[in-house]
Amino acid sequence: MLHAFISKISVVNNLNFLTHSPLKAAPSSLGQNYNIKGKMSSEPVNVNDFKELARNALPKIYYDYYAGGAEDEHTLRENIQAFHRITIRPRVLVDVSQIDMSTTILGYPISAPILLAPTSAHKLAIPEGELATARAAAAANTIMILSYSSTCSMEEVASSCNAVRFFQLHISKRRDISALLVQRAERFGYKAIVLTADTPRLGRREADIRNKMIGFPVKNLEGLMSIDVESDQGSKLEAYYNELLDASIRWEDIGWLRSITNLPILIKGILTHEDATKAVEAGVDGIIVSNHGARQLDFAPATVSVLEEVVDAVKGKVAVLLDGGVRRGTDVFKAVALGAQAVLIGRPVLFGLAAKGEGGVRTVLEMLKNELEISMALSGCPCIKDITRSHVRTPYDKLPSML
Ligand SMILES: Cc1cc2nc3c(=O)[nH]c(=O)nc-3n(C[C@H](O)[C@H](O)[C@H](O)COP(=O)(O)O)c2cc1C
Ligand SMILES: CC(C)CC(=O)C(=O)O
Repeated sequence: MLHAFISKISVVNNLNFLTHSPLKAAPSSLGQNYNIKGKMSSEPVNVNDFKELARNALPKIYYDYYAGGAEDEHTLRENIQAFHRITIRPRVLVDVSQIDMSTTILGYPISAPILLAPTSAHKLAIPEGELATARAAAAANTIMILSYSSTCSMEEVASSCNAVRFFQLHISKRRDISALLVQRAERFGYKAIVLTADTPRLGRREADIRNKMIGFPVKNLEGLMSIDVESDQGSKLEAYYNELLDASIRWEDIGWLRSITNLPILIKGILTHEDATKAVEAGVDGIIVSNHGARQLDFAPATVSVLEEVVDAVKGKVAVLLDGGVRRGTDVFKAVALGAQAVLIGRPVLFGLAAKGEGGVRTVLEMLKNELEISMALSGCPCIKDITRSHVRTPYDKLPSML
């Protein structure tokens, strides 16, 4: 009894302390955190905080390359805002004393439905590049999708950690070299091929054009091919990839890919039910609803706004994943409620890496997992499978009163 009384007093005392602390006078701008003297603290408390830290850490040309989107960046903003338009319908009085976020993707167990999207050129962020990212993925017990355009080779990444890894493929004009890369991926233990379908040529990223973005060495192509681009104008990267990529690839080419590998194939960059149906008919093992982080076609729809259309077309025949604008655990929750098996994160990983190296990527993943965990607890969903369509309301849902 006495003990309870004493702890009550001490809580009240703490509150008194807060009322009189300088915190009262501190500015309270959204998304920024302030220390007791009212100065912004450099310790991030959410994934968005890493963006600013990365901006400070990186040369402008690299930051703009990572952060930017195509043309007016309408889709870039929409990827985030479309999540904000979805609300969560929580259920109460469910036992949420234990939360289990674990799930499986293509049969591989992961700690939470959050994967690392393929993103190029991690050495622009820190010298260790993709090796640091891969270790962070392994520590978080999740899957890293290594980019075709990585700055460490797929062999280096394979030997640096035991994370489950998929390999992202572009089909280039040199079909023989694409085939070789797939065979190397298979040999070095990558568990799936992720074919990027939305990049027959590179989108117009105007920041890169203004900055005259440089080309960086694509480590996986070292010794296999080199492309010299003669261009003092605009983005060298755009010129390079427009030379490299095969803009003539078609649905029939999935058959070619299938014929050269036994690995499961995921197709990345699907945004319509028409293409989702074609992808299933073409025999893929999974679909990634993606607009390439809004870096390809501006005014493509926000990914979460078309997720359900794709999920409905697929009818459970193959896995559906989503990326684009995932910045909060609630975003992961919403995507899962709308039928995604998991989400991928792109820029948050790059910003974490640029700001704080491997530890930064670990923290980004932990933050999203912690946020997902509390979202599940507060919505009455102890397990991933408990998150259902009825846990969210989208702008397209009729209000019950209108039914
Ligand atoms: C800097 C950068 C590089 C990227 N590189 C690749 C790539 O090499 N291959 C690919 O399929 N997608 C690439 N993407 C797209 C991502 O895989 C993913 O679709 C996107 O980043 C998800 O959106 P988010 O950044 O809002 O999370 C890249 C994205 C960024 C930001
Ligand atoms: C080098 C590029 C092809 C990597 C990419 O996909 C991107 O920058 O969005």
